[in-house]
Amino acid sequence: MLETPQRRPARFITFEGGEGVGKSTQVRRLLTRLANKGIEGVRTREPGGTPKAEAIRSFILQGRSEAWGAGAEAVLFAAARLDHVNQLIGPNLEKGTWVVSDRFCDSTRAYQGLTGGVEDRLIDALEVLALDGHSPDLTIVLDMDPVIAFERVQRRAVEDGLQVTGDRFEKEEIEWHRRLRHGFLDIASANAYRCVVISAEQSEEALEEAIWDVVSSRFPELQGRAA
Ligand SMILES: Nc1ncnc2c1ncn2[C@@H]1O[C@H](COP(=O)(O)OP(=O)(O)OP(=O)(O)O)[C@@H](O)[C@H]1O
Ligand SMILES: Cc1cn([C@H]2C[C@H](O)[C@@H](COP(=O)(O)O)O2)c(=O)[nH]c1=O
Repeated sequence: MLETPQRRPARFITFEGGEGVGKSTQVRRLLTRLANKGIEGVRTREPGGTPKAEAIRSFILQGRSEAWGAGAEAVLFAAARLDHVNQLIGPNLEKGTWVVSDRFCDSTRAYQGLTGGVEDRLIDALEVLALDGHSPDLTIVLDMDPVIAFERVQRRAVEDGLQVTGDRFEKEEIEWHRRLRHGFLDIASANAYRCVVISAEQSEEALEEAIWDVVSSRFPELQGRAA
């Protein structure tokens, strides 16, 4: 007899989008909103989230794999993701802790696939291997003009006291960032059941509210919970 699949006890939410659109800021704000509703959640990011995946992050973002090409980098991102899924995402979801990740598999499809030219069949295969069934329940795609996002990134660098503006992906030409933006929008329309696009060209507070409207209406368990 076929059994009805049981929903896992917690939700997995990812944030995606280009550089500087406000993903990290909104991941933090969403976790605070969830905590106010009595929901325990963990904040994580990609590449990264575990010691091994963070080591791969440093290696790639320092530019040490650049010469290997986008295909090899897609494999490295997937290797980091596999560890992240096995060591952090899966175990937290299983014990009932929500997971909110700053980037996940759509970044590989947008950066290495649609923008970097890696063919779909490699991206698809890596996704199956690395996710091991752990697809996000909801993906918020933050969308904005990359020129405005770049101004934010520069401001952040000044605030952080950095002379260099960002890592190697942040140094690409504006046309490249426009292609990336359209890549994320294409991914969102191909996965409309999972992805919601929200304009990031609004204040942090207004954006937080717009995201909360989506999250709270998507998951029935949040409705009617006392703040
Ligand atoms: N809605 C907003 N309006 C104006 N500035 C913002 C907004 N959201 C975030 N910022 C500022 O823009 C900068 C980038 O924000 P944040 O780090 O959250 O973006 P990100 O998408 O995570 O960036 P990256 O892709 O580089 O990791 C920060 O200095 C942040 O304070
Ligand atoms: C997961 C993932 C990330 N990238 C790129 C995107 C960004 O340029 C950096 C991560 O830096 P952030 O400040 O944490 O956003 O890595 C990628 O190219 N492919 C991926 O799969």
